[in-house]
Amino acid sequence: MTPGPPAADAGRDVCVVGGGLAGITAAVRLADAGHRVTLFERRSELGGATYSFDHGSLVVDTGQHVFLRCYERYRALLDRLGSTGLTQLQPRFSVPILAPGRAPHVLARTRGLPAPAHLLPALAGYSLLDARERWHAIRAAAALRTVDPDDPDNDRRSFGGWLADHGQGSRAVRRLWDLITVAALNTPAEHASLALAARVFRTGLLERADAGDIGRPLVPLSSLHGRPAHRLLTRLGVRVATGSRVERVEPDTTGFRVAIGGAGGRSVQDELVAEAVVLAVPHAAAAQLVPAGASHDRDDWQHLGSAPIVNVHLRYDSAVTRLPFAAAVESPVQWVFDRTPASMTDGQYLVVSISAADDTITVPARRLAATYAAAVARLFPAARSARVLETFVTREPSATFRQAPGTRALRPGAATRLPGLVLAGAWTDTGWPDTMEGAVRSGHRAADVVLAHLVSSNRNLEGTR
Ligand SMILES: Cc1cc2nc3c(=O)[nH]c(=O)nc-3n(C[C@H](O)[C@H](O)[C@H](O)COP(=O)(O)OP(=O)(O)OC[C@H]3O[C@@H](n4cnc5c(N)ncnc54)[C@H](O)[C@@H]3O)c2cc1C
Repeated sequence: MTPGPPAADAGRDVCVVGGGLAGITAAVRLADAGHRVTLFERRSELGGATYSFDHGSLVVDTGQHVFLRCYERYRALLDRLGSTGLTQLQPRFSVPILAPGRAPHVLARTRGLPAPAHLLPALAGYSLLDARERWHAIRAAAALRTVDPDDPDNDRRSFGGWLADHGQGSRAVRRLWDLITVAALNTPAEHASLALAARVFRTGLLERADAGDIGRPLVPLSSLHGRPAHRLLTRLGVRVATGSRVERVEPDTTGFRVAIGGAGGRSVQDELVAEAVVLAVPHAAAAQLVPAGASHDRDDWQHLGSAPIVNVHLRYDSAVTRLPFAAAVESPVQWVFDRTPASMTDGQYLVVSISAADDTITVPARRLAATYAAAVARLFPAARSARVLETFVTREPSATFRQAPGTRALRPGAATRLPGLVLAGAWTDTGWPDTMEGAVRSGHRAADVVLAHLVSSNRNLEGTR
């Protein structure tokens, strides 16, 4: 994300609504092009779905986030924010897989082998499947390389159905495919779009040997994204208005009037006129803000739905594992992360991340804490003798849209029917799942559309002079 010289059509008023990764990216690009940018964010900090909050002496993330080496646009944004050094990207894909009563099995790519051979030794030696299951898994992985993520027919099929057609039994789905699918798509294979699953497995694991190397933040998310973004945008001359909820966007003769709500959202506190507006808010908010006539399908966006993620936080008086993170099978634990270094706390602070958490989201915190403390003790023997100092639960009911078959047709592109009004967000039609990479890509696309609009409206203006 290297800044280019300001365009000849620079210096116009542009508004970005929503300060998540999509809005931040769009605002940076538009400011780089020399425009006067105002960014409205309803929360008190930037970062959107990636934010942190104080909990006693801990700084807690909304949910554990990881990225892959193939998140190229996201990683370029980290560079631009000066945050790359605040993350750790493993030198090669390597995930310890835990199962109760068994030693961890490390699923890792083989260095020096090109894709897809880099995964062959890992699959051939995966001890949680039997020899026949391993052979069928290798054949299915090879077949998945030929599934086109951009083919609408593939988006109408379920990944689970495709896996069954390719000889994957329920144990192979549970112990292998869902390890990745549930974490990456926030839904099990059974309910996932085949096209989105193909994007994850092809781009993330099968096409480039190093694409799936896993990165994770070493600091709370607000220190990684929100605060550095605020500093960068301010330096670029962007007016960053946090605590500002946009209530209405209406077209007018010179562009758009953007109305910001007052206290309690009752009265209009401020109004801004901009030649172009990027709406980088979640789909439910976008459907309310998009003026009638701007989009013929805004009523359909609700069908993207939402899928929850729950995190169970466990603080121990002593270390229970040396693993920075691990996945688990045959356990309520899906993925568990050691957050001790990021939170600088004593003992050990583990976060259990539960995706596709439809059955978990309403379970009382005490019950969840007891269930997950017991499950962690079955995976890490040292946890049986450690004292649990504190447990708490964080819930994100609308963590992602529901990445089910048929969703591609519901995801709009960046341009709307009103020139200058542009959509962004990980839920828009990026071809990627609802991820940080998808959000950043959508921000770039939105900026491209706005910049093209400003150039053409400038020409039209000149033509009428
Ligand atoms: C618990 C959890 C775990 C996740 N784990 C991962 C992971 O490991 N890896 C990964 O890649 N992705 C992960 N994701 C998904 C990722 O966080 C999102 O895809 C991405 O951050 C979405 O960015 P966005 O900018 O599109 O939307 P958002 O981050 O939702 O930003 C939209 C912003 O708009 C603001 N807004 C809404 N309405 C208004 C209004 N009227 N006026 C002004 N502002 C408004 C909101 O406050 C918000 O800040 C996870 C998400 C969650 C919740």
